[in-house]
Amino acid sequence: MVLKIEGLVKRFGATTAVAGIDLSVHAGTIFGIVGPNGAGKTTTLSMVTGLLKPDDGRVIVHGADVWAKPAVAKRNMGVLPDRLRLFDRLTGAQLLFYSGTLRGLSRAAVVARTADLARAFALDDALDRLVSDYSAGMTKKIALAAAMIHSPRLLVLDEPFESVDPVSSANIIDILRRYVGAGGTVVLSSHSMDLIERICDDVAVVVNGAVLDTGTVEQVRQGRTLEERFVQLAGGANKAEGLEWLHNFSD
Ligand SMILES: Nc1ncnc2c1ncn2[C@@H]1O[C@H](COP(=O)(O)OP(=O)(O)OP(=O)(O)O)[C@@H](O)[C@H]1O
Repeated sequence: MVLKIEGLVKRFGATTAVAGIDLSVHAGTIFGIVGPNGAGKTTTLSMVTGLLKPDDGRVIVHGADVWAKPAVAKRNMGVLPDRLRLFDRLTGAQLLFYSGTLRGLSRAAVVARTADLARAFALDDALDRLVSDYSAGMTKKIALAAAMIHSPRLLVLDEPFESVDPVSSANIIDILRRYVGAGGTVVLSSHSMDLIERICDDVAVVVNGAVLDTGTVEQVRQGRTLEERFVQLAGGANKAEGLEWLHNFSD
């Protein structure tokens, strides 16, 4: 077991964002977390990666408690956080150099890995430009590269495919599959049910801060598409009523 989440709880004032989540993620798998907007996915992943302190519960990464032994646990993790807060006044190459060096890699290793990552993410031509000038998808890719540079056992990726073009998505999927094939583990959140269905081994459906269903994608789908099952668990689609004024054009 690479990641074990036990009884995680987080409250923000009167809002309970995460209401007691338990999950287990096995090595060599891709685990998808899906849920409606505001369900608590980012809050959960932030607690898993040591960015946000839980009110209750534990997170164990490769045997180390994230909150009791943060240095040990974090060494084994690569993180793509929500709302990327990058040092974007650095060039892509500088950002990767900073990330790798911070993770204890030698200069030679960082330089070699930067070249490999730039090629894999099709960012060769962008390496010498400021990250602040990157497009949304390019920013996502450089952040993903920075999360991987120290070859962690576990990658925790919040919406890794958001704003990423289809060719780059296929590329990233290929990179993640090979990483998992070699024994790595990925936990990711996404709103793309097709993608989750295609690439994940296991999935958890989180609604209102609680896991409503989890298991293999097959088990959770129950013979339907994951999207149909998701909409059912999330309480059904909203009826688009009450917007009649939108159909009476003002001109
Ligand atoms: N720092 C904060 N202060 C107050 N409330 C917060 C904070 N962070 C999250 N919340 C609330 O916690 C709940 C869960 O938010 P979270 O960002 O975890 O949802 P999510 O599942 O990632 O949503 P989305 O799919 O829209 O990204 C929401 O009601 C949100 O408003």
